[in-house]
Amino acid sequence: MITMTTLTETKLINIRRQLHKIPELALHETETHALLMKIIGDLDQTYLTIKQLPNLPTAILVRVSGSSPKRTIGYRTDIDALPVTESTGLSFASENVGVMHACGHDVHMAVALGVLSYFSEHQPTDNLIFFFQPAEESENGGKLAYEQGAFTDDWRPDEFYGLHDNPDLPAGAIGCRMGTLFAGTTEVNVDFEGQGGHAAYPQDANDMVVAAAAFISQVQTIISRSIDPIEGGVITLGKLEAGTIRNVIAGHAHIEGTIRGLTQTMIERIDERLKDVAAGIARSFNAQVNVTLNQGGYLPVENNPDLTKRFITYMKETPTIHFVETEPAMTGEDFGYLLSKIPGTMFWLGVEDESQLHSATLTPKESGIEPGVSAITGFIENRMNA
Ligand SMILES: CC(=O)N[C@@H](CCC[C@H](N)C(=O)O)C(=O)O
Repeated sequence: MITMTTLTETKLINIRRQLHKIPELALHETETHALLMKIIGDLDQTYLTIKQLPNLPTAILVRVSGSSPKRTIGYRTDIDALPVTESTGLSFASENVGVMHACGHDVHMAVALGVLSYFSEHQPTDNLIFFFQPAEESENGGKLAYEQGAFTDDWRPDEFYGLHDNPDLPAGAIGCRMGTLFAGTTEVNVDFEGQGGHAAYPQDANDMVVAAAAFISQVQTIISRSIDPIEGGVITLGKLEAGTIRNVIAGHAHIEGTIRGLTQTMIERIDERLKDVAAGIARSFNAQVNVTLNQGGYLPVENNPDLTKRFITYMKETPTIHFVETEPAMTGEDFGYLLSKIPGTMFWLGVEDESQLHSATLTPKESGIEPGVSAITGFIENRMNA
């Protein structure tokens, strides 16, 4: 087992708690960025170079120069949070009202800092690039960074790794699979436009609450009737806004949601059917509809066969690591975009909790952090010897 150096387990837990208190939404991670810069700046700088992206100011890249590099290995963590009001009751709960690290990115950052800390003191043979990525939950931070030239010249990894925490796995366990790990997603916005009016005179209005209700139930038939049940897919409409008061018929309804599928073909099929259903509902209600679909960088997360085989073999064969072969998940990740450009592997880190990701009560077990650091550090050491 690799032992942690400067950033000990206790320090990493403390850092995770500090980060947990200051969650920030995609592209607004300024306090988080400042805290990360302070922690990274306090590490031994001998082998480190830091790079910032002028047009993505909350991103941080750190390069660790290898002693006799054969390759450059990338490691990515996401840093943003969600618009969720925390109700964990933790002493270090979010101080930013209505925003929470409800997807565990605070844990991701602590693990990445632990691995970086180790290699800042033990010069790797290969070069390493650590990418602290803004905007995973929305806004395509990975794609934005890539398009802004984050990974050019000396900063281009030959292979890329990244994790997501998983409350369903025992704390510290590593989960992975060959092939597709996560779904691709499309963000959906639908606006129905009709005619508002008095609640007492529906015959003179065109009620968009009723149109939206019809659309919401109809759209689920895409999953049950239009796609192969063995392949599966998800449509979740998480936000609905319509109307102002009980006795005014709403002339406008706005719906936001997300589509998930494990292959690009499946996502595109669901996208097309959703547009058809929206158009059909609009026709039947004599309404106008505007549908916008945006996949951005949320491509399916496809693990590279060779690198992932190597990764799984290491995790399985290391006696101190609890490895779990996992099923594909319908969670999305813009790491899918980076893996479409640079081969690599995404995997899970167990944080064992009854609450699910994106829940207001998510409380990842901090005892997962140290085994996570140890497993990743050990894997990178092993990879460098190949
Ligand atoms: C790991 C995780 O929870 N990721 C998010 C990614 C969001 C994808 C995209 N913005 C969308 O909502 O379609 C997820 O919700 O799976």
